[in-house]
Amino acid sequence: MGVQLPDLQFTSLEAIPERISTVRKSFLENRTRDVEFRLVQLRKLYWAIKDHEEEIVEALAQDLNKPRFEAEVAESSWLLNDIVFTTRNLHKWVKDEKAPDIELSYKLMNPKIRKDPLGCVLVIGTFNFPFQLTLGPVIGAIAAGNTVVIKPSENAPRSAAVMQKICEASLDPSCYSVVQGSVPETQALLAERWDKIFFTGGANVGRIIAKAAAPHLTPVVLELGGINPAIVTKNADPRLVARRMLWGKILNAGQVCTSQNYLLVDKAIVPRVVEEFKKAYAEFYPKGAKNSPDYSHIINEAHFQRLKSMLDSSKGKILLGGTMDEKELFIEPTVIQVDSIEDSLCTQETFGPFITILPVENLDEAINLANGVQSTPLGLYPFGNKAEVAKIIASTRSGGVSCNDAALHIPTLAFGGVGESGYGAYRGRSSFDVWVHRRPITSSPGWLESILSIRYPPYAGKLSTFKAASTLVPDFDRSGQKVTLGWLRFILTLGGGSAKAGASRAAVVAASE
Ligand SMILES: NC(=O)c1ccc[n+]([C@@H]2O[C@H](COP(=O)([O-])OP(=O)(O)OC[C@H]3O[C@@H](n4cnc5c(N)ncnc54)[C@H](O)[C@@H]3O)[C@@H](O)[C@H]2O)c1
Ligand SMILES: CC1=C(/C=C/C(C)=C/C=C/C(C)=C/C=C/C=C(C)/C=C/C=C(C)/C=C/C=C(\C)C=O)C(C)(C)CCC1
Repeated sequence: MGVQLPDLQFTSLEAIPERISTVRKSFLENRTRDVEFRLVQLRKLYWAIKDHEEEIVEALAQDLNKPRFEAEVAESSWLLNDIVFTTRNLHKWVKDEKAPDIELSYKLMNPKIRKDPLGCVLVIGTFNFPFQLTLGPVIGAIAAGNTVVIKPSENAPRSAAVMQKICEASLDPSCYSVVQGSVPETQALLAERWDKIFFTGGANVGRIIAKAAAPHLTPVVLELGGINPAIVTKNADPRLVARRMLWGKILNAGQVCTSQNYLLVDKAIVPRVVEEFKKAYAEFYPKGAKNSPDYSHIINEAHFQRLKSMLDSSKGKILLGGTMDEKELFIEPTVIQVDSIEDSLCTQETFGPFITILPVENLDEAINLANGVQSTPLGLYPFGNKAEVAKIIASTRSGGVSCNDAALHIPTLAFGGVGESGYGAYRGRSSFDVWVHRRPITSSPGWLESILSIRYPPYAGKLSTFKAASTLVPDFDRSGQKVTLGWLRFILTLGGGSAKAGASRAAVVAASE
């Protein structure tokens, strides 16, 4: 018998405020401040994911026809590694940090940075990599000592139900809770006050989230989509371009936020690139993608129809693929050559298996077009020689860049958008950092009182002494140029002030020893 999956049941609207208040109360009772408590939660979560791995694979197969390889590599194993990496490093990450770049005299107040949890936080997940992109942020939130409410995407219903089962089997229910639902349930969540909201999904809903958070001054992380360009110069290797760009669009059938949306290819190599796409497709799918176990389907009928009408309304020419099966929500990887950047396949996020090629005259044209479509996409994919790639990076902006590749995700490398593709980053150490408040703490010793009393009235006669001790001397002149021998002054003044200031600081240091 196959793997039995739980059904997705939406949380009743009436139950939502009570759930949140339980989780908030646990935070206020400091239940998640203890680092050992957090580690136990993460370790239990690890084993629950491991124990339910077959259900994860089956849920992804039912929701997206996701192949086992992708389900394990990008979802279950991804999360397991994430937990091990986090639990191994957590003691190091939570340690108070010495405050950086503090002037000698202020060092006496023992400045340090404490990594405080933010409080009771909300994670709203998406459908395309439902486990990775929902539980990934949750791992960081737990590690940082927050209590968490998790709202998986209803558009991947099997995965949402399995995620709930995993969380309920492993996590302390008074600190971590799963709320299931679609728009009304999410709106009910958003009506409450949170200490941070982490949202992954489209830009339109991202705006709704940011608006709902604003009245409470709640900080938000928005992991949004992108209209990501690939720029291919005449010096690129057509075979590498085709194999890697095809991978960027067969992974999860192109339902990947970091997939390239369109390729701007130097017209000199367009025919060779197209030829290589055909070869790569034949190699990856010898019997066609439809007959392969290694190709996902589109998440639902609405997204299938959206993609179909995008292709129907394009003026481009199909060079490879183009077949669809509505009953199976199958869309073949499809290479389309368009003749204008205005084509909707370039200007709208496709989030599907379309490989859109626009021939360009040269690199400058490609850079101008890319900046015109969206100046801050999530990803950027330059192919060319070293100088060309450097020029592309220096003349554009994006959340991240993969040179000579489709979206390459190093699991512990910070990941996030910029501008229109969102804000805030996570993964690796950043998954911890994004969930903490760096709380500066100073401690002024009592014996310093005679020196600190310079700040008290009456002020008469104190200003010049204070300025002598604390004024920084510029190491630049009025024309904005750096002055030479700055290092000599630095040594003479014990850290960059006037000689007098240096002497005063030396006196303070001597007094403290
Ligand atoms: N940057 C990233 O990491 C990343 C990852 C995956 C997807 N994405 C982007 O997400 C988009 C596709 O996802 P989607 O938005 O269709 O996903 P989705 O349908 O899964 O929705 C995302 C979440 O928003 C909630 N939601 C939907 N409408 C809402 C509303 N009106 N009010 C409140 N909540 C609402 C859903 O319940 C869900 O939990 C694409 O643009 C893609 O690029 C970004
Ligand atoms: C195998 C040996 C070695 C090493 C080989 C290496 C370095 C292989 C690298 C393989 C890679 C990069 C595989 C990547 C697979 C990624 C998959 C399937 C999907 C990931 C999807 C993600 C992260 C999706 C994210 C989506 C988002 C954010 C939005 O939608 C050696 C050389 C070390 C030794 C010999 C053997």
